[in-house]
Amino acid sequence: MRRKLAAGNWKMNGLRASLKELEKLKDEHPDPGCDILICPPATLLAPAVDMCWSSPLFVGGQTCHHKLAGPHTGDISAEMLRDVGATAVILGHSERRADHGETSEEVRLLAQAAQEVGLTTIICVGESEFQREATNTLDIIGGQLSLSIPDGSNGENLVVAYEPVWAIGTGQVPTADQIGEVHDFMRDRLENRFGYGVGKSVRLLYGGSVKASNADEIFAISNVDGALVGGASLKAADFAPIITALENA
Ligand SMILES: O=C[C@H](O)COP(=O)(O)O
Repeated sequence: MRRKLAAGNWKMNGLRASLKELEKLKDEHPDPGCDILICPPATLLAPAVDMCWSSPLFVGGQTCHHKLAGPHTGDISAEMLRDVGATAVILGHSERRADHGETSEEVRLLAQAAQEVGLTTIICVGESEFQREATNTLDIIGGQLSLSIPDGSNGENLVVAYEPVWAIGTGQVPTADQIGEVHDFMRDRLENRFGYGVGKSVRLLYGGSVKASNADEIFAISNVDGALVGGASLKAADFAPIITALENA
């Protein structure tokens, strides 16, 4: 049985004052029926970990470098994330792929580095609007899955997030059939590559304009084990009802 996961990606948002949202989330969900992960910007990782210590909230990073240490100004290694108390890291988000030219092959190297130090890797895949219109969504997703996910992945160290690029921050959400088609396809691919048991154990998240108002419908779709939430994870008042919807799904 896969434990559901509500993950919040704060992206490049949040100052120290924003950490009060974590206190509110802890108050709202003292004993959650799903995992809750918050991925704040790197500047807030240490205080967020301190604040979430011995609470049900987990803290994660938004990317990492593939090397353990060295002359890479501005970068953060997976070991540093682990050392500060993060338990997970988002990798290959479409904004990283677009802004920093990350390829799927590079994402796999980052994921290997993160898995080696014991982090759970949330690997993001998703098609652009152009690719969807050209009706090759499953080819794109299949290619990203094959190239981005390292061998040796399993239900403990891998989570996959399906995030159609055209749905991120736009308010546009795919239909339930569209989400279901991709999630079923991803499940098949994982089972084929890693074997039925392992493939079945990997959690699959949907991400892209998830809100309290559409969460029930999204969480009812087969093979949707949770969400990777951007904008609606910044305020506890918006994120808490999404978590509740997941608990009730
Ligand atoms: O990582 C989160 C996703 O990019 C979704 O962002 P959004 O919920 O603001 O659309």
